[in-house]
Amino acid sequence: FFLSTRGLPCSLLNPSLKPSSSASGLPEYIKIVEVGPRDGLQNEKVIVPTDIKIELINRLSKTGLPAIEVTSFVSSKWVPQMADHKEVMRGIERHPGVQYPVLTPNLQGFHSAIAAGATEVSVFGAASESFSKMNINCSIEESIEKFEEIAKSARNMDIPVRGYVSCALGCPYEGNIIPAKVAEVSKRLYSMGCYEISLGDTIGVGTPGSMKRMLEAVMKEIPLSALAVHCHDTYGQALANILTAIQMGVAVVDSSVAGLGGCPYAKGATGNVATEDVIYMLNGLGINTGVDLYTVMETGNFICTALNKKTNSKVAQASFNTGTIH
Ligand SMILES: CC(C)(COP(=O)([O-])OP(=O)([O-])OC[C@H]1O[C@@H](n2cnc3c(N)ncnc32)[C@H](O)[C@@H]1OP(=O)([O-])[O-])[C@@H](O)C(=O)NCCC(=O)NCCSC(=O)C[C@@](C)(O)CC(=O)[O-]
Repeated sequence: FFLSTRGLPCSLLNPSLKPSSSASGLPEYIKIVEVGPRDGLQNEKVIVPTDIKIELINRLSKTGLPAIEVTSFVSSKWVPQMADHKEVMRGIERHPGVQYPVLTPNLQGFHSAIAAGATEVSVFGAASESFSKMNINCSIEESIEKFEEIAKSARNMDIPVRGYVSCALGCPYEGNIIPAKVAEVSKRLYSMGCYEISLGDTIGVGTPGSMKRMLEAVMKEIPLSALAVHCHDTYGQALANILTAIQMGVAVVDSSVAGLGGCPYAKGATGNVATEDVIYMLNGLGINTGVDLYTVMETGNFICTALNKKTNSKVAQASFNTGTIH
């Protein structure tokens, strides 16, 4: 165990120094879906300038991340921070091999997204009726109808659709959510053609125990290869929950640079798990992500400076404390 010049243990900065994880039974490769520019920024009270958003995405594109969620084509009355969705979508430099999904709650959002150049969309449902109503102003059933319209149009245009299920481990309005409800909504999204279902612990209340029970229920309905986890870190459980999910074979993890994030319709929920912390853990497990940790930390530093806030990434904090990252 020795420190690199950047204040990080060398073996964790450079995963090639670690043995492959295949022997451990864990996935050899984990796909990281970076949600910082969307989930991370949507909760910021002060409107972030469009050029900062574009610069953030352009920097993230150079880190090796395979997917970066760009923005949301939602109503600017509901989420003012995402009002510049068209400009952001049109302004970014797209790197070959990187996916740039955007959130679309209805056909109106889908058509605006496509007109702005989106080539992948995400629909976002919930396993809680109350959250669905508060977040997208309709019942779960009504939301499924809207998502089916999107899925149909997307199919005709060869646009991949990802599906979110929020409140998979708890709801800010209803409390506990039964795993069977998460499995039911996930199955409906998968059946309509969503290629991947991201299970959101929207308010970060889950534990490894509730994650395991929820995944067991969902895995009865959907192939493991189509599952992702999306953990907020409100109760400090996110990394433990992610580890539980990957031990069960989940190989796609959503995270947010510098741990930015939160949902405007989930009061009290703090940021997503930090991308830096997830990569550090996966590097330590010998799992390949293809992402350069140091470049992500530099990008985290860029956005935290622009937002005038402290990073939520423990890895970045530890690294800053050594005084070796500028
Ligand atoms: C879904 C709506 C639009 C329904 O909102 P609504 O008021 O029911 O919509 P409506 O169809 O009655 O239309 C009302 C107005 O909204 C406009 N409108 C209608 N649709 C759109 C659109 N797509 N884009 C832009 N404008 C739109 C429409 O044109 C009209 O404008 P007006 O005539 O009044 O000027 C609204 O509730 C909304 O925008 N909600 C977004 C909420 C949101 O973005 N939440 C955060 C993301 S979810 C999340 O963070 C969780 C997640 C994904 O990260 C996973 C996890 O952590 O669990």
